[in-house]
Amino acid sequence: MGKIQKKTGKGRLDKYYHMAKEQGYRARSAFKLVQLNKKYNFLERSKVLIDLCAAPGGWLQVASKMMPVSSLIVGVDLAPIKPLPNVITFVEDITTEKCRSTLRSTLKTWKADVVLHDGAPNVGAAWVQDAFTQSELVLQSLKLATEFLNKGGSFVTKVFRSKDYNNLMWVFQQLFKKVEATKPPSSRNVSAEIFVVCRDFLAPKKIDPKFLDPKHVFSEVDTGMIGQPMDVFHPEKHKRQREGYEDGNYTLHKTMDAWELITAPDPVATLGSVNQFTFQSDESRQHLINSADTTEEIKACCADLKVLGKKDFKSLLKWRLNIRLAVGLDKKPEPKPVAQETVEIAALDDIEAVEEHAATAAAEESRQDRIRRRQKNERVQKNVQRMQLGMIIPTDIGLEQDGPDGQSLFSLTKIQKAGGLKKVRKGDTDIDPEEFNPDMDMGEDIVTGETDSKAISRRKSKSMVKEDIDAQFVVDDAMDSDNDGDAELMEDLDDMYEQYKERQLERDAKMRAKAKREDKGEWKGFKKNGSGDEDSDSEDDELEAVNAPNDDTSDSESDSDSGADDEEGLPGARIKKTIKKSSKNPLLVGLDDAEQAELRKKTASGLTKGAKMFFDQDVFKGLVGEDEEDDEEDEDENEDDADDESNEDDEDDEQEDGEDDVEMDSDEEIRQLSKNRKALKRKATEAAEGDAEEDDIEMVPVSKEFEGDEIWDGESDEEDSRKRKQISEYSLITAEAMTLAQSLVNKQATKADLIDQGFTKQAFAEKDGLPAWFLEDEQFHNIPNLPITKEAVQVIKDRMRALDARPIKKIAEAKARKKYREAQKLLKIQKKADAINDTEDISEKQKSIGIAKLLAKAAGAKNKKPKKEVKLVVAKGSNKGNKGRPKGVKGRYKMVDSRMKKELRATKRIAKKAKGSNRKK
Ligand SMILES: C[S@@+](CC[C@H](N)C(=O)[O-])C[C@H]1O[C@@H](n2cnc3c(N)ncnc32)[C@H](O)[C@@H]1O
Repeated sequence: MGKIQKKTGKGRLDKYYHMAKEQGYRARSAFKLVQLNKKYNFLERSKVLIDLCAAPGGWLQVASKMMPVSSLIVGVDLAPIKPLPNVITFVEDITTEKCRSTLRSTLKTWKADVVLHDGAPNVGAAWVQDAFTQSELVLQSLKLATEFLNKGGSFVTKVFRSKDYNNLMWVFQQLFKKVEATKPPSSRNVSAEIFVVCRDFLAPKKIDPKFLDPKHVFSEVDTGMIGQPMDVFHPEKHKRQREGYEDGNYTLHKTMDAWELITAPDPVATLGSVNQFTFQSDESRQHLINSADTTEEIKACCADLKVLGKKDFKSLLKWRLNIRLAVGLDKKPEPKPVAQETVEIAALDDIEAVEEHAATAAAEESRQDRIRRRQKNERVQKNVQRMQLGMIIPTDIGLEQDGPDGQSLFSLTKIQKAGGLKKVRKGDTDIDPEEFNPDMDMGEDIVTGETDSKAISRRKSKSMVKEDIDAQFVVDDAMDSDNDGDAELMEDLDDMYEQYKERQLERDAKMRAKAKREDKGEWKGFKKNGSGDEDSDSEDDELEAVNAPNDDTSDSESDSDSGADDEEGLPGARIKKTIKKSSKNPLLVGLDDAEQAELRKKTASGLTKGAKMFFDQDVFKGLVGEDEEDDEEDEDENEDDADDESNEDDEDDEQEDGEDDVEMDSDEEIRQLSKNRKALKRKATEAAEGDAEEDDIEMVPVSKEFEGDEIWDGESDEEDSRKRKQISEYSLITAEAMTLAQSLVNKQATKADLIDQGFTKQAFAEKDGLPAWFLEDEQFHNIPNLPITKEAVQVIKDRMRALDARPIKKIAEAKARKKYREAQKLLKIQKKADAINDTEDISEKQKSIGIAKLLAKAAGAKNKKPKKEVKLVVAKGSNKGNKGRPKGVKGRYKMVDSRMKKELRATKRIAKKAKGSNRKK
């Protein structure tokens, strides 16, 4: 490359070109060596370097810059190299013997640490073409390197990825310990060149000449890969050319005259191996450029084949065929005579035909099945995706409606039968009954062979669905079976709950205690007369009666009422029903007309006789505002009642106290309530038995439950004491309790208020027939919201704070011990003082001095001044041997060394031991 080539090609004047210019390098290739050296650091530690094919001298510049000063740098090239300081250059062909002798004479006894080779045959240059290929040039440079390299030296060479590449690498590996191929960033990507860095030359004493003989090293091994064309029918599939590039052609861009394609025997291979077709030959100009078939599109395709697609290649091939026909290279094929349709159908015997048909049908069927399954899966997947995106709701896609085997969970058939849908049409126009699946069956139980829990949950969901429907539609007799289902569900739930409770009981002591209490019969609320079954029956009757009258009206109201079922759970609804039911109670006997007239007669107090009798009951006794007269009358009545003396006494007390009743303590109140209740009970019993003729008022006999368990009985001493203890221990730990207590103490609340407050919906909540799990829940959630005051909360807070402030047990014990010790000391001093005082042979003055001394001693021990702190300074470092005050130490100090410390400790230990042994003696 003696003459400077004009670098006008696109992309050739890249950043390295400009950098080389800026930094004064003769060639941009200088940066390749810079980068290689950066990676392998072979220049800095070298003293002798030979650069084969060095012109114009870029690498030589880098070498002289990087290598130590006074290194020997020799450059050889076919072209002369402009002189460089500290670099010896000469013009020679590196493949010649003369080159070797010149090098030898230049180096004398020296051996090279690095041999560089960046040679490339001057392809397309103006001077004589070198007979050698690149690979042969590399092998020649290696030959020189083996001759002039030091042991452990490096050889850096440029190679092209050709079919000789692997052979060359193999040879390198025989002669060097480390062989690495690398492409520095400054090497253009379009160039097929890479650099092989061979390090640690083994310097064998004798090298087999075959290693360096091109004929032997590059012996042909045809792999059939060289020049393999691109698959023009699948241009997107690029095969790797592992065998590299053709010899002598190291460019990636290949041009061919278009006429060659026309005449090529294998046009497909030609298309695959060429980048561009030109129209420069005479034939091209004559037959192609002016041809009507050579459209602009064809020309554009010929300009760059690497970007073409399958369709383009097809059009090129078609174009080629047309041209060939036009120029007479090919002849038009004569139209073939139409083949006679004489298809001979081989006769199959019947069995074969049937089998074949069956097999085809089966295959077709399974194929269809597969398609159906796939389509179904796709549909489901799509729907799930839509659902996740919130585009649809589950019911839209019918996922929830289908049971496991495609069965539906419920249907509206029954409702339809009962005319429910008609009502729906009237009540809710949004719902189109035709949309519902007629196959759905509400009563159908699809749960079979499942675990209990699953079944229950399924039934639960089913029940929920049903409830929803109940809320929307008025369902008449047709729903009876569903009620059965409900009952079943409730039974199941109850069973489950029982099992749950058993499990709880097994492990929970609290639950056991609770169960015991329940067994004992704690108050569980008022219960109705008769059995639960009767109740439920009568309730059902009532419900039916309420719902029966008018279908249409009930329909219109059904939505707003949201179902009578819901109301059943509410206490209010319960009370209503109970009242209704009580009016039907067969035990209650009505009054005849004469009796009623008698009751309407007015008494002296202005009340009717009936009213007076009502207010004469014991419950109204002792209430605030009751007038004297009434009291007296009551007193009389109660005096008549001589059965219970204690009762009388108590009632007398009541009358004496008057308004003070409200200030009675809780025990008294309870006792009072208990007595009132007893009196009521007694009267009721009398009424039921018909003993008391003057009692015209219908009295409901008290049930046995009322008698025994329901109300806490003040007469049970054991219970009484237990409750009292509980109250004293725990009653005032909540803000509600404290508020109540404060209001009582401050006379802000009266007994009447308390009674009033007791009438809450919780107190009268009917519990019969309700499942246990529901009641359990109610205990936690359906509780009265009692009022609290700031003061009460503050009291509770203070109490808690006081509790928190209490020292922990250990500290409290330690403090107590200290106190005890001090008391003991004082006792001792007192005894000593007494002894001094009792001594007769000393004067009074001496006695007082002795006692004063004792007291001073006792006080001294207490008021001892704390010792002044003495800082210990260890005599080491700058303090070693220092006689004055050590630096940076203020106040009292003491110089110590480790020896002293140890001795001090030892002395203490010995003293302690001696003390211990003395005590034993
Ligand atoms: C790419 S240039 C080397 C550039 C050089 N490394 C630099 O940085 O300036 C390749 C050189 O190899 C030289 N060359 C090719 N064949 C040669 C041979 N047989 N003997 C000596 N030099 C040769 C060419 O003359 C050319 O200058």
